Amino acid sequence: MTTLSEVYRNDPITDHHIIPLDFDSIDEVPESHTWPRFDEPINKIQTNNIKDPLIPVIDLASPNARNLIGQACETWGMFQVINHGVPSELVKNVEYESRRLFALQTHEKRRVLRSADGATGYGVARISPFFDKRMWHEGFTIMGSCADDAKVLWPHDYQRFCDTMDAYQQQMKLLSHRLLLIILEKLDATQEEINWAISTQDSQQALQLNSYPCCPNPSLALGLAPHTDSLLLTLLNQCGISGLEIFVEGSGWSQVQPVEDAFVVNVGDLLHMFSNAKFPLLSHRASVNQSNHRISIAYFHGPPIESRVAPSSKFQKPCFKSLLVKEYLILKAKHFSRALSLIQT
Ligand SMILES: C=C1C[C@]23C[C@@]1(O)CC[C@H]2[C@@]12CCC[C@@](C)(C(=O)O1)[C@H]2[C@@H]3C(=O)O
Ligand SMILES: O=C(O)CCC(=O)C(=O)O
Ligand SMILES: [Fe+2]
Repeated sequence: MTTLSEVYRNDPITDHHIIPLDFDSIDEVPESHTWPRFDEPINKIQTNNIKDPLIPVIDLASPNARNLIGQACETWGMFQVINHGVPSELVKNVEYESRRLFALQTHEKRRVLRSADGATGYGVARISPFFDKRMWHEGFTIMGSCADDAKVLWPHDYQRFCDTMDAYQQQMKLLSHRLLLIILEKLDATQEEINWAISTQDSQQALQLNSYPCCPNPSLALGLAPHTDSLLLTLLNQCGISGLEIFVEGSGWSQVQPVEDAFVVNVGDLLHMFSNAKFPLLSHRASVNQSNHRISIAYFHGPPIESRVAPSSKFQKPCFKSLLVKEYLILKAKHFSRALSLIQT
């Protein structure tokens, strides 16, 4: 079976695009990490007042949740979800374990560096080669079991990290299935299409632990450059510290303030395609700050990599060509934000 590693094997990247900066030994933003920001305004569009948010905050336990999720996907391609049933103790533990990992010394983290053609381990974001400047970010990507890496990091104390990451992936899988079922029903998808999106066998899942260390001059740096996520759905936990920004037509970059106990849910490229572009893709990025080491935890869910993706059969005029999921991911790894335009009909 093809795995994401095999997808990335086509485009191995150089060390320069894998190894994060040694943040422990740095007290100013180097030229390599200084982004031209053109004094762009940052709008704080969403406050913690969940009665009046721009990106809808949806209570999954409310009777109206299905309609609201459908509307949010069509209007924004993003929403936040509360009352989702994921135990808050587990959410706290996953943040704690992520902080424990990123608090290790640089030379320790580099023992589990992602390989040039690999998908998992410690490293910079995969999108790095598409930008001239480097990001104020380090990440750790997990797909399934992380035991091999955890044993290298903590030979005598790896179980707690692994158990927490396993339990969290399991909960995220359940929640993404629950949300996708609602979303696909809204698109009037067939049972076969639903099975494709939430098949328990061979579906793809990745857990990305993001770390944005305190930055001496946040206005010069960028945590994660603008991008859209590639798979069907992403569930993001901002861990209580703001940093996620979305690009809103007419307003520019706007902050999505974290809402307590909420996950930010966003439509990925494959769901955008399946919805025949009915669900927009929201470009997003992460900013950094001076006083708080920010952690965010993103879970990505996708269909089997060997399956085909195309606009739902319900659409008379598909605006994307049908192709294998792995073919799309190879296109994305080569062409990044141009990938979608290459498969338009
Ligand atoms: C399944 C995946 C989605 C992702 C690439 C990856 O193989 C694992 C890491 C994911 C991530 C996290 C940070 C942002 C992002 C764009 C990146 O560079 O790596 C996403 C990727 C994605 O959605 O394309
Ligand atoms: O850290 C954030 O808020 C954004 C993370 C993100 O976009 C990602 O992991 O894909
Ligand atoms: Fe993202």
